[in-house]
Amino acid sequence: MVTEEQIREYLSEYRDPFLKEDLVDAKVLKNIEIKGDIAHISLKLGFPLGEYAKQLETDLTQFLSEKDSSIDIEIDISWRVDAHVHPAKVQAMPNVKNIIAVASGKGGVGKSTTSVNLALALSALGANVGILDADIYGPSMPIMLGMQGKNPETIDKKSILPIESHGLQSMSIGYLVKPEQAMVWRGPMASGALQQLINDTQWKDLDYLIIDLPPGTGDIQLTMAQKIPVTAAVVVTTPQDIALADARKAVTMFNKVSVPVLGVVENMAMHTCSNCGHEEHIFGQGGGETLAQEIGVELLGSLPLSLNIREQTDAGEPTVVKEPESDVTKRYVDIAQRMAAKLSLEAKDFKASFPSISIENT
Ligand SMILES: Nc1ncnc2c1ncn2[C@@H]1O[C@H](COP(=O)(O)OP(=O)(O)OP(=O)(O)O)[C@@H](O)[C@H]1O
Repeated sequence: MVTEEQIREYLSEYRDPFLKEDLVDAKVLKNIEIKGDIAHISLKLGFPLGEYAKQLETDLTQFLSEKDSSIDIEIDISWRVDAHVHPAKVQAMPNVKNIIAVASGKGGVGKSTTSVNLALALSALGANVGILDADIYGPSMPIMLGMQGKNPETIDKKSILPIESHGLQSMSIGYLVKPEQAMVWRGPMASGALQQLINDTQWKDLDYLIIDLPPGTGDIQLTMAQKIPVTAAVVVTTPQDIALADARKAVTMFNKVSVPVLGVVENMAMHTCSNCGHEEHIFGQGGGETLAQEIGVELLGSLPLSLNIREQTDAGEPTVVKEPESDVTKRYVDIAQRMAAKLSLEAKDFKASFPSISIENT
């Protein structure tokens, strides 16, 4: 007869590919109960699982039966996103459990495209997600979400409601003023407008708020990383040496303000010929991996330079919603799950958790 202790021992040998830790160390094991000949195991993970719940169940059942073929197993897998500690100790944003800032050291590397597709991927996995376009001078979210020309509803003469599209809540200065208007703002006006967006938007119970930061690692970005209660950050880069050097600066900036960097995403890493399928690393190979190793962060994944990504996102239907079954979408979902799993291992902020929402998938 198998004992609870034995099962616990086996689970401590099973390393989850997203958590990169075993199930006991990752503190996702909720309960083991032996009833007659059956061992009931319940696991609760801290990131949205989507299809992975089934996969984990199959893989774990297989793993345990290889350990001991005499055990009959029932596995119950659920998930719930908790609020995590804001390292800058800034007051939490109401109704927002976690804020993930997406940054790039350099402009034009595809930070906004990556942010919106990752936000949609988290949403497709079942989480409640919002995206804040903090790029006051070059807001791109209204176009990328097909919502240009929309005006947010105002309530109480003060708060504004996020615009909803593709199941995602979004806020951008682009919904409030004409692009030419914001372009001529001076620094204090722009940061005042951003502060207003941050203070006045009434998000609806978010597991994750993705913030698309303006490109660069100057004072604006540093102040934002300190003023906004950012829980963690992700850095987007392309494989060219110059972009990698700037990505390194972005990681250093977050280290300075003690915001954990969940990892680096390498965008436009390779090009697949649409005629013959041949894959070419136009900007060099392995740059993201080398950078990640050098600065001690994880490479969350790489995305190809793809005409579809550009055309779909620029036309208001990002790849994750336009082609949910495509290889590119699978890459975005994989990256989103890696970053959410990594965040789930950070210290929790019990005060900021709101009890009204409990997303559980079995
Ligand atoms: N993987 C990709 N493949 C092809 N085109 C891409 C890819 N990622 C982004 N692009 C395109 O590159 C252009 C710049 O992307 P995006 O606006 O996301 O960059 P950014 O880093 O946010 O720019 P900025 O620094 O100006 O805010 C867009 O036209 C976008 O469609």
